[in-house]
Amino acid sequence: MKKLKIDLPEKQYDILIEKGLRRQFGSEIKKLYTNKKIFIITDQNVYNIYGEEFEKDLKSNGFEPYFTVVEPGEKSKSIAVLESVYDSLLDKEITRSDMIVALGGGVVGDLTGFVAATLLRGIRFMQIPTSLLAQIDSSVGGKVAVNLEKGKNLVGNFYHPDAVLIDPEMLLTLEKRYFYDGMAEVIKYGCIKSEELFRMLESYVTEEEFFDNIDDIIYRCCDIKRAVVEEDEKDTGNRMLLNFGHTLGHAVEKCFGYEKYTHGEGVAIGMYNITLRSEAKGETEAGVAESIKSLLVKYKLPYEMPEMDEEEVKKAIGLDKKSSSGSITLILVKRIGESYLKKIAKEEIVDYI
Ligand SMILES: NC(=O)c1ccc[n+]([C@@H]2O[C@H](COP(=O)([O-])OP(=O)(O)OC[C@H]3O[C@@H](n4cnc5c(N)ncnc54)[C@H](O)[C@@H]3O)[C@@H](O)[C@H]2O)c1
Ligand SMILES: O=C(O)C(=O)C[C@@H](O)[C@H](O)[C@H](O)COP(=O)(O)O
Ligand SMILES: [Zn+2]
Repeated sequence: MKKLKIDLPEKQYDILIEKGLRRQFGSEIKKLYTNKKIFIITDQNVYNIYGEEFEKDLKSNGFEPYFTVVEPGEKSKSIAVLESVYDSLLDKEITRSDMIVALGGGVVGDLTGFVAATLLRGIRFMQIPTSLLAQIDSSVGGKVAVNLEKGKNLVGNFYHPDAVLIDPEMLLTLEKRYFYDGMAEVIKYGCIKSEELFRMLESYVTEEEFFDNIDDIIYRCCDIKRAVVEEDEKDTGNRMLLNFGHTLGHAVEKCFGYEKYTHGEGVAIGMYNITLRSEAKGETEAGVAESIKSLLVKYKLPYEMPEMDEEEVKKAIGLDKKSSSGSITLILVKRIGESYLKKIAKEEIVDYI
């Protein structure tokens, strides 16, 4: 089993990574939580595949499980669904001393984390990420949120789980599109922090080869995120590096109603296009945008900027959380594996989109 410890001033927790770990989720949870009632939030796809098995496992470990199942997709990261989840948990008489579990992709993880952070002013929760994106990014680091009509993740908090339990075998049931979606964030880590990871991704010839190394890839990504989050938990400095490609990416997601592009696809477009601009300005070494583009193409990700209304894009970018009065912080890549922050005046953003 691979294990990482997140060590923050006010919270420490483990990330466990092992193929087949799902058969021990119940016993792992029991090591940290000994009450009977446990509240699982998941989406319909994940419930259909893993619900029964998880319920049995929890019961055989002495738990009394209560499931709340939401519709799959980004639309569930909304105030309306948030309210329905609060209601469902209160109907089941949840208390502050109970435990919530997020079983699903990044949508379920972000939504559940926000529920846990806010319901009854805070209830403990655990992350069981089931998509690639959730296993390498969203389950770690404590950013929890829902979207508003005006944009992505605009209502949220920093609220960490008690544990992150990862079974890479669960990725075998993931639709291909969502495997590639997660690859965008894996590529992001390579771009911002690890040339070695980037070159590994370039070198795989078959998907089997990739999956043979999946535990190592998940471990590397989580370890990069661990180090960044430990340095800057509240996103006031270098944690912003994890947002490479997201300013434009979030705008793309939003401008197409969260339907046409997944999060990873938006980020892919964002990473390539900002690098194209920074390279033209001499702020990135020559050839980097082309390397990123090749890797995106290899993992079936888009890179071309779609037709979008410029005013709508600017409006979405204006709500980016890296903005402060009159300025916005950009994340640029110097060379593969090395990234930096650049603060610009808001009007200058047009040079980068
Ligand atoms: N909090 C953070 O730090 C952070 C980081 C990155 C992304 N995010 C957020 O994560 C979200 C995207 O997450 P996502 O890509 O996992 O999307 P998602 O949660 O919508 O999952 C993608 C699809 O895969 C299905 N699925 C999940 N696991 C499965 C499995 N094992 N087998 C079969 N189907 C499975 C889901 O039902 C869904 O249809 C976005 O909202 C994004 O903003 C948050
Ligand atoms: O954990 C972080 O910090 C990240 O930026 C990770 C991103 O991949 C993730 O999409 C995050 O939810 C974006 O946060 P936001 O602050 O831009 O809403
Ligand atoms: Zn992201």
